[in-house]
Parts: sequence; C-alpha cells; structure tokens
Amino acid sequence: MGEFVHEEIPSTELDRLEATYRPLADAVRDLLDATIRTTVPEEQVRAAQAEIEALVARLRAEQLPGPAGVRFNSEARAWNWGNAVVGLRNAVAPPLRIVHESAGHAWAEVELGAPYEGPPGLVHGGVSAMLLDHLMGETASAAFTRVTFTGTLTMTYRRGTPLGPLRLEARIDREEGRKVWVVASIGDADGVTVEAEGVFIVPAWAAGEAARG
Ligand SMILES: CCCCCCCC(=O)SCCNC(=O)CCNC(=O)[C@H](O)C(C)(C)COP(=O)(O)OP(=O)(O)OC[C@H]1O[C@@H](n2cnc3c(N)ncnc32)[C@H](O)[C@@H]1OP(=O)(O)O
Repeated sequence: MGEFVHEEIPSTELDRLEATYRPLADAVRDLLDATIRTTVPEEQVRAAQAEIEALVARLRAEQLPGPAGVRFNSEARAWNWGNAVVGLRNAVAPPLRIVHESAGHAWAEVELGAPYEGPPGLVHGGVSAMLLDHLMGETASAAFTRVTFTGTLTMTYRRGTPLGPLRLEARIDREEGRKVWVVASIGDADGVTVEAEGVFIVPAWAAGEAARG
C-alpha cells in the first residue's frame, strides 16, 4: 500500500495551492469532454494533440515520483488531490463534494457528463459503484474518526441512471466489532436508480487508532 504522508504545509498555503490547481483540473476535465464530443476537422484534431503533448511536457518538467497519496499536516488538514472520486487535481474524478451531515450520514450532489457514459445516455455501472464505494467508505469512517476499507460491496441497479444531475446518499446501518454495514443509493429527479450495501472493515492494523478516534 502507498503512504499517508505527514507534510507540513500550512492550511492557508494549501488553500492558495488549491485555488491554483482546482481551475487546472477543471480545464482538463473540460478537455476530456471536448475530446469525446468534438467534431472539428481531423487536421485540427492533430494540431490540438500536438498542443496537448507540449502542455504535458511542461507539467512533467517537475513531478512526484508516483501517485499523490494521502497527505496531512499538524492542523488536522488532510488532502488527497489524486483520489479517483474526490481528488481536487484529478480530472477523472467528477470530483464528488461530500457533505457529512453527521458521523455516519453523508450525501453528495453531482452532475455526470459524457466521460462517465456506459449504455447510451446512462452512467456506466462501474462508475456508479466507484462513486458509491467512496461515499460509503467516508461514511463508514464516521466523519474521518477511523480508517475503514471496503470488504464487500453489493450493487443493485434498479433502472438506468441517466447522465446529468444526481444525488448520492449513504448511512451507517449497523456495526459489529470492526465491521460497519453501510447502505447507500443514487437517485435522479424521478427517484432511486441504484442501491448499494457494503461491509466496511476497520483493518486489524488500524484498530488501535480506531479505538482512539
Ligand atoms: C476516508 C477515505 C474513504 C475512502 C473510501 C474508499 C473505499 C475503498 O475503495 S477501500 C479500497 C478497496 N478495499 C481494499 O483494498 C481492502 C482490501 N482488503 C483488506 O485490506 C483486508 O482484507 C481488510 C481490511 C478488508 C480486512 O482485513 P483484516 O482486518 O485483517 O480482517 P480480518 O481480521 O481477517 O477480519 C475482520 C472481520 O471482517 C470480516 N471480513 C474480512 N474481510 C472481509 C470482506 N472482504 N468482506 C466482508 N467481511 C470481511 C471477517 O470475517 C471478520 O469478521 P468477524 O470478526 O465476524 O470474524
């Protein structure tokens, strides 16, 4: 497994950095959508590709040796900019902005576009599972007071989930020792499209931390 890295960047500096990186990731997200949907002539496609390759070289002039990992400072601020679901610097992430209503209850609203398509006009089933998995994991962590990993995730696809505005919701159903059962759903304006149940586990190696959380 990668690392949780203690990096002493003050929170005010993190705010400033995030204000720089968020619009960059938004622009790349827009690029993903444009790459899927463009109908410009082929020579323009090739010219755009050359420009993108030049931009990639500029960004790679200095970079981390591996993935971004999860970092934290001594002000209890944690940041996971590369995360596949909530990563602020990850253009593949929608990104999901999760609201922790209380420890054990969280929700998010998101608008999914062309990059998340599976069946025509519908969200890819694996994308639904990915978004719910993360939301449920954060929910199981009881607002970040303990570490939990997905043990088993069961998805029930009630009907197709249309691309567009969606609401996701998750709640802790019950707990037993180190096991936390979470129930969750995705819905559109007409109601629930996907339901999920998952068992999230406080790993043996983190159980001491959990007791302190
Ligand atoms: C805050 C950020 C949120 C991020 C959310 C993202 C969510 C994710 O995607 S996490 C990534 C995907 N998940 C993983 O990679 C997990 C990989 N698996 C593991 O690390 C381990 O197998 C882990 C942690 C699940 C269990 O390990 P360990 O703590 O050694 O379990 P162990 O002591 O054998 O079992 C503890 C209990 O859990 C049960 N259990 C173990 N594995 C599973 C499982 N896969 N499913 C269901 N139950 C399980 C056992 O039966 C046991 O139950 P009981 O106490 O009743 O006998």
